[in-house]
Amino acid sequence: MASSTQGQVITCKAAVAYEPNKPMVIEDVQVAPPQTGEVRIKILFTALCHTDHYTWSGKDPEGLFPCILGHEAAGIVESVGEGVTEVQPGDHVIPCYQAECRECKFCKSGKTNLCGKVRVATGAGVMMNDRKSRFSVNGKPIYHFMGTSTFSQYTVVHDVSVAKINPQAPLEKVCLLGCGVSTGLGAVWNTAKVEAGSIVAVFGLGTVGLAVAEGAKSAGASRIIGIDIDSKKFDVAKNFGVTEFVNPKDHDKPIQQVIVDLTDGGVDYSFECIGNVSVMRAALECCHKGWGTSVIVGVAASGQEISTRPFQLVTGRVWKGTAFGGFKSRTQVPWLVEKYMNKEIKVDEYITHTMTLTEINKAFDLLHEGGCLRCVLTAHE
Ligand SMILES: NC(=O)c1ccc[n+]([C@@H]2O[C@H](COP(=O)([O-])OP(=O)(O)OC[C@H]3O[C@@H](n4cnc5c(N)ncnc54)[C@H](O)[C@@H]3O)[C@@H](O)[C@H]2O)c1
Ligand SMILES: N[C@@H](CCC(=O)N[C@@H](CSCO)C(=O)NCC(=O)O)C(=O)O
Ligand SMILES: [Zn+2]
Ligand SMILES: [Zn+2]
Repeated sequence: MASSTQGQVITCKAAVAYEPNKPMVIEDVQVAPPQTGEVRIKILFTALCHTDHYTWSGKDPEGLFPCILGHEAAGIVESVGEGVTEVQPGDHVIPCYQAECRECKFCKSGKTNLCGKVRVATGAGVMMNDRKSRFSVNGKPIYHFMGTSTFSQYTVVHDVSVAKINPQAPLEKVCLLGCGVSTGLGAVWNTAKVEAGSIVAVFGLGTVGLAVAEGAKSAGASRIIGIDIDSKKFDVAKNFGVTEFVNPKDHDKPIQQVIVDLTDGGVDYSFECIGNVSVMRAALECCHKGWGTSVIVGVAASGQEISTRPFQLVTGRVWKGTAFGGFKSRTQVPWLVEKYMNKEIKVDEYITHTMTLTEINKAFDLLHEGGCLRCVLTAHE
């Protein structure tokens, strides 16, 4: 089914970040048609993730301005470029910042969900074909972000970055499976592979940390200790499986010592879901000698580095990291959507606010208030 806009430049609304930390501007943006191997998507709903804020803050070495941020969204394919075979206009899709080409060294390794096919272009804010942007305002190019740029009514992505999902799924909810919820669940199921009976510590009880707790509960963890400096998070965290709470501000001892004392020597698994390198160290050091594994999920600013005494690793602790929870995006996002449809995973519970794309600056302000987990923006009012 060809759309009337196929092959045409589409002018639509998008939130353009011109400079770090300066309010985004709702602009009329020109979105060029998709080229070979590209897909143009009508974005219907997009949520805000902490990583959008991170890049907007200017601390991301890959942050380029002006750009269109956003990477947790859902929409409908408007048109496809030459050679695109796996999706067609009308398909319901989730854009995936972590691509899956199924052909590159990474994809074929069976060892990682990272894909090398378009990463160099997505990190440079352009499309692979001609290393140019498909977005412009009055003829001036605007950079893409993470290969998704979902803070726009229309976006262009690589075909390897599109997951086709069940058309019955409510897009205003499953947009969250484009990042935060999937990442937390996958960190537990794929990266750490938490076993039943394990003791788990989760540092940071935002959406990602709560999804870690949910994943740990479903894996049969016996204790799930939630750590956050905002005690308001504790009430809601109970609904996601957290069994105990620790606020580092209530203790004089280093937080790793507090957790070690609480757990007869340390936890089996810990997850850092904040992006703070001191907390990453604490998360490693609260793990049990001999086997404890700590997974870094949080994204830390350019120039930040992690450290610990190598003795921590010599004595059996393992330090790992995860991107998109280790999920193979095109293959497994549709599977996650089915799990949601079958009521096997939560999604609605993470949505605390809804607004419109034009209110995006207000929505970012909300992110700093403890009460906001995910705010979903309607792109077309
Ligand atoms: N690796 C990935 O693929 C991936 C995917 C999504 C998000 N992320 C990253 O994960 C992190 C969490 O994302 P989010 O959207 O849940 O963020 P969020 O801001 O909603 O949650 C962070 C939580 O950490 C708490 N916190 C802050 N400082 C703390 C401290 N010193 N000790 C204890 N708690 C503290 C905050 O109160 C908040 O509850 C971010 O860094 C984000 O960029 C990574
Ligand atoms: N450009 C950033 C990278 C930030 C980062 O690590 N991103 C995560 C996803 S966060 C989603 O909310 C990721 O998937 N990383 C793997 C990749 O980017 O290939 C920086 O340099 O700090
Ligand atoms: Zn994200
Ligand atoms: Zn690949």
